[in-house]
Amino acid sequence: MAASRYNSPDLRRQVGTSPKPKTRDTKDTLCRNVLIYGHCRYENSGCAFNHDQNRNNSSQNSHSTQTSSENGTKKLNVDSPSFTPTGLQSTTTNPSTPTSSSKRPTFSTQAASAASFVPRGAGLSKDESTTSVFNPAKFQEFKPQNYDLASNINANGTSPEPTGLAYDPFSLSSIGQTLPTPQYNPYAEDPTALGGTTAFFQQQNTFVPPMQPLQYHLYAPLGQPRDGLLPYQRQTHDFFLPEKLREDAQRKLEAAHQVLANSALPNVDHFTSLVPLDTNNRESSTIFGYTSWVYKAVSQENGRTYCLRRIKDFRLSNENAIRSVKEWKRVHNGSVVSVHSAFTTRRFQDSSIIFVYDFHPLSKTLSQQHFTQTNNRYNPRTTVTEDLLWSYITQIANALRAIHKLNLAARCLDPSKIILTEKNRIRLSACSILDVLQYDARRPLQDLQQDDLAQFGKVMLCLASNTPPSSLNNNNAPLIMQQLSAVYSEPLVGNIMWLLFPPQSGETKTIDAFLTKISGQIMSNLDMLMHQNDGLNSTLYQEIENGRLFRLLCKLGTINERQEFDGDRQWSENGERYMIKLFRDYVFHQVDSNGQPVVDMGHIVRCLNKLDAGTEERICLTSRDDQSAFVVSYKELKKQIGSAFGELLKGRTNAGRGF
Ligand SMILES: Nc1ncnc2c1ncn2[C@@H]1O[C@H](COP(=O)(O)OP(=O)(O)OP(=O)(O)O)[C@@H](O)[C@H]1O
Repeated sequence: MAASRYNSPDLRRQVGTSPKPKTRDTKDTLCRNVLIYGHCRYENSGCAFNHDQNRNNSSQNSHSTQTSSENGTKKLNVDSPSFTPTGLQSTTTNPSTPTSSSKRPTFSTQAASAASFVPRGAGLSKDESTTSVFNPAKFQEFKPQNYDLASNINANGTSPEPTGLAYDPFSLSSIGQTLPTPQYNPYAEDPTALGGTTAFFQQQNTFVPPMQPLQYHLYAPLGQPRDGLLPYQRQTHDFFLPEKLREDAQRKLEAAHQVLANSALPNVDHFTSLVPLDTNNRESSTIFGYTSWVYKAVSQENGRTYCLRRIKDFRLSNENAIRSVKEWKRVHNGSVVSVHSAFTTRRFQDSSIIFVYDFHPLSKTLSQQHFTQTNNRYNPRTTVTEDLLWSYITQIANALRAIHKLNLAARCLDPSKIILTEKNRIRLSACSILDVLQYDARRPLQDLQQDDLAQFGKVMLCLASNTPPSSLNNNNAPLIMQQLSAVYSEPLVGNIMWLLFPPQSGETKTIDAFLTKISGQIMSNLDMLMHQNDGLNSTLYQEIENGRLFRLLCKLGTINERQEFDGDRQWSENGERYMIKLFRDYVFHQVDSNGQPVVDMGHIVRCLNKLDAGTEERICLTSRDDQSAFVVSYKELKKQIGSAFGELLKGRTNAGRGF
């Protein structure tokens, strides 16, 4: 770091000034400037010391000999010869040795027999070349291993090494040691300290993690490449989630946190903050035979959000009915909304039964998605594509397989009870309800499962023909089926017919038999899902670094402009923290030649990444008054930020908490 303000004027003064003349015997004392520089610029302008080396040697010798013989002891005074490091002791003058005729440092007798100097690399014999020479690269910077905050603080409470090695709650390395599996953290100052990760990877003969802090950041262009861009050309959105995905996620989170001001809805059991999810207040009892309402609610037991379905005016007559919900807790399937529990309540001023499900924010029923548009010549209903129909078919078949395997039946397969939770992702949303409501009039399981398959066929026919279930009946179904053949492939129509109509041979239909029939489509759907997964993964890789940058910003935010440390030299504009402040200006407060703010996201992200990686790259930081400039590497800045942040935490008893 070249710091103009750190050039010590004292040092300059020491070198440039003449020693003060001494009053006693100065003429016999060899001037130190002669000793150090070979001459004294003040020789002719008043310097009182001796400038003749020959005279000095003889007189100093005799004086030293005399002093030692007179007093018997050696005293140091202003006339003592200048200090010479002990390594050269054998070659220096020893005033107490009478035989010492060497007056000035000369070669020792061993040195005389030493091999003559030959420059390195030129004409060395094999043996000579192996003799050790000083190589600074061989000496590694000291890096403590298994760093322990408590043991690393001195008695006076200061940290011995004010670097980024202070306790850092953001660093994974500190927790890495307690984790049972080897953790690889490329940002760790010393990856070898992390539970033998290197050995683990070496055994596998695969990737060996780098041995030093990374000298690069991890924004590698994974996923679909874009043509026509130069290697350094990145756009802001390359670093963040695609806008559509971010917006969707944000809207869902918002919906999950929605609350109703002045709500008249009661708390039921341990559920509070009820928000109705029905999009209209039309009472409908088509599916269950009872009116049902759906709410979002927060559990006071675990703080999670659930979906409650209330069946109004239902009187539970048999305790065993409600116990049948337990069976449904065993269904873990991606195409079924998980059922948690059921309980009765009178909090709505009636006798209601509540079913508790997982909450999927902003979901829509298939009816809402496909049948709500008015069908007229200005706004015709859109046809559902064959691919989408196959996707729905595979997902519902997947759900039925899981349900039937556990000796259960879905029972309410209807477009209004199948919800769309993500793009093209559907789930059965009202399982278990009819098992409880119709417990006393229950039918054989096999019949119910056969019904499931027929209802499945009906749902697909409704979607394919854009006909709401209420408009579909036994009379128009065969005609609609015929019309489908004009739009969709033969296998699709054939499979819907297989589901709808009883088999001619009289055999029993099963979901497994259906799955065999559509196996080709299942594979296509699997492939589509894998592509979707790849896309999400590549998005995840983009985002993964942003979490680190955010934490870095938190650190910078906590260090910069701390009012309580205003008078503290360490934190003020004279101390090391000044550099961090100037770095903040460099990253965020750039201005153009007219003094206008320059906002460049690329610059900000680039700087923060380099800081995070602690690269050797140097940047020039200029003070606001343009009077001082510092050239400093990101590595040094990283250390300073780490040390400043560590110091902030040191005084706190709950260090690390809340970050
Ligand atoms: N588990 C769930 N998580 C989040 N939202 C859900 C969940 N289950 C249903 N919903 C939503 O609740 C709303 C009402 O669902 P419901 O099943 O009552 O549909 P509906 O069209 O009102 O049917 P009906 O006419 O039979 O009452 C729908 O928008 C649906 O997407």
